[in-house]
Amino acid sequence: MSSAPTNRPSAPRPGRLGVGVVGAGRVGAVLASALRAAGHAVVGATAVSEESRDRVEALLPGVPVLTVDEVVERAELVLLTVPDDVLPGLVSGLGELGRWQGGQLVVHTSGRYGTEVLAPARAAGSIPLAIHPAMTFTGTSLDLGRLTGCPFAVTAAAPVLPIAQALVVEIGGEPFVLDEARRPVYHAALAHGGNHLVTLVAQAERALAAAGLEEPGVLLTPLLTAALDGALRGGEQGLTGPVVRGDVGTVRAHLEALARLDGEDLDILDGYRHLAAATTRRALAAGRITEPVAAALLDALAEPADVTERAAAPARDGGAQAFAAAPAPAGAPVVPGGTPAADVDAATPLEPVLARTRAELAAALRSLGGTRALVMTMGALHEGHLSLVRAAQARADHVVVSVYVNPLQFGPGEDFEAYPRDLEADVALLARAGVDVVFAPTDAEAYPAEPLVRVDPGPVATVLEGRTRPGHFAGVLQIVCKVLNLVRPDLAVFGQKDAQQLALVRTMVRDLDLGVEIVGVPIRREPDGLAMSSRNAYLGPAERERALALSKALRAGAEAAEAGAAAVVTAARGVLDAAEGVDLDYLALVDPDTFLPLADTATGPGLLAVAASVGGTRLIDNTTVQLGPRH
Ligand SMILES: Nc1ncnc2c1ncn2[C@@H]1O[C@H](COP(=O)(O)OP(=O)(O)OP(=O)(O)O)[C@@H](O)[C@H]1O
Ligand SMILES: CC(C)(CO)[C@@H](O)C(=O)[O-]
Ligand code: BAL
Repeated sequence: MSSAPTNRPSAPRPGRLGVGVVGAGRVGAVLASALRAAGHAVVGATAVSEESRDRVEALLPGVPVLTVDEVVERAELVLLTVPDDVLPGLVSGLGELGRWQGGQLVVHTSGRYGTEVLAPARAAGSIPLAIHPAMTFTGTSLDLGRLTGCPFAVTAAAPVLPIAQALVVEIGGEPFVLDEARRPVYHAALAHGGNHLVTLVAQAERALAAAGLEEPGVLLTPLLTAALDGALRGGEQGLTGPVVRGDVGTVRAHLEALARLDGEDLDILDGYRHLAAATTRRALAAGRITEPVAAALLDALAEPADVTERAAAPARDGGAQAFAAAPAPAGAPVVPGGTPAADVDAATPLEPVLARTRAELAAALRSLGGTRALVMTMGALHEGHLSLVRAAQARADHVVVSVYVNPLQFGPGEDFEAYPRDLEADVALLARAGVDVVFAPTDAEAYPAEPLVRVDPGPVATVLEGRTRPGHFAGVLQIVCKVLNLVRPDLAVFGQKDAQQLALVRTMVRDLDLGVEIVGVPIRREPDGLAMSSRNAYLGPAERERALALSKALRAGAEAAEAGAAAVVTAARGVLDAAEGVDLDYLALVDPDTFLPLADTATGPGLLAVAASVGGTRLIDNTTVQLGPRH
């Protein structure tokens, strides 16, 4: 926490004050009651709803229910306990009417706001204070006990801060000082942990009820109590369950079971997907699972769970093998205008629209409603690309895949001409995957004129890949920017396999305000560890075997991560040095954001990246490592 605990004994007592409450909701009535118990007088409260009036009667017996004007007029301390969204208008409205008084304490209990929202009261000479109890309230006398020891975030100008602290201390709370600017994220954290926990428990109870269990709350209590206790004490280190065990099959079975729940409970599937993906990423960062396990879990979580969930879902079992072995789908790809609806039923994948020109793309996009995601590729598609497609499908209503071998990113002597091209097979694969639009422009459509205005990728493009392939990233960003502008997606998905490319795309989107979300997807590997790549097709059987040195080196490096940066590089280099027929271009341990080399003493996340040629085929691979001792 950025704040320092306050020194309780030095906080002055504000003396006996006349307290007025505006908004006798749960928090207002309870805090006023506590202030009363501390010796202050409650001079009035506003209470519009019957519930609020009952609350005043129960918690503040004898206190008159008044109008806002009357409360503000009579009170030396005005307690504003209204909803956050009402607060600014209320304070400025009272200011415009000249109701605020010099010397009056004006205290609000919003978590999100500091004292700036009280500026109209300060302008009239009153003393603005913001206090926020990190607690949930029932609005009954039960809450009074909960105030003892309850942390309160306190924000106020330095000279009057002790007054706010003293008020908190008087009602039994523990004040801590919080900067105004940090309040929104502080409040988001509490809402996420405290409120969304309620939703999570409710969803777990509904799923248990769907399993025919009668007292889900009773059943859950021991587990949830132990899990909460463990999480608060040991964070992710205490995590148990299928994600940390790498039980991908179980996760898939869960998704399928949840997809079959009644419509009103379908939010559970959505919640499960998001939280399991977040759990996977956190378990990976905490070193509880390896990258291949995380990749497999994230892929499973991105797959449509049931054919009924998405009309054009891919076949589920068999994954890439099923796609690759399947015959080309009947019928040629369709042009904009679409497949006649009568030809399609829910189980038949829709043909994607194949757009070869900008005009065809524009027409295809016009016919799509909802949100859309873009996946950019150079074709010769494999399961790695399909994992990008599935990640896109999990996040948007429609998916556009571009297939284009971009000449601008190839240097002289590189494999532009030899690069594998098979549009028909790619479209067939994308049809099976349920993609909506395939954009495969010709060179003349992609670059109707020699581009005069170029994207400058900046310094990150001069190291690693950029050092060996000068001009490569300028060419990549030129086409990425262009296709983003032609497709105008809500989000675009890129592979972590090209980590430097992913980082540069993110930087371009940030620096040029392109207004698109960039999603990164973990590296998809063959069972023996080789990163999937279209260029693997160039490898003969012996070379294919030798190419394993790259992923083996990364694994050796990652396993040495606890011993620090130097050990990581030494371990990885050892594998590469021992490998025959592997011509190393670079092996580098760099900062995952800046791509600058990491010092031997570095701790935290690092990116271990490798590029090497095997029999003339240039391959790249990388892994993230967590440097330094695990805690
Ligand atoms: N194994 C993989 N796992 C995850 N994403 C991948 C994988 N391979 C490629 N991608 C991603 O797919 C997108 C398109 O990449 P591209 O068409 O260049 O495929 P590729 O197999 O990497 O080809 P190449 O052999 O030219 O490197 C990029 O965002 C890339 O990072
Ligand atoms: C992003 C991309 C499709 C641009 O040509 C290419 O660099 C790739 O395939 O990663
Ligand atoms: N996969 C990145 C594109 C390229 O190598 O040109």
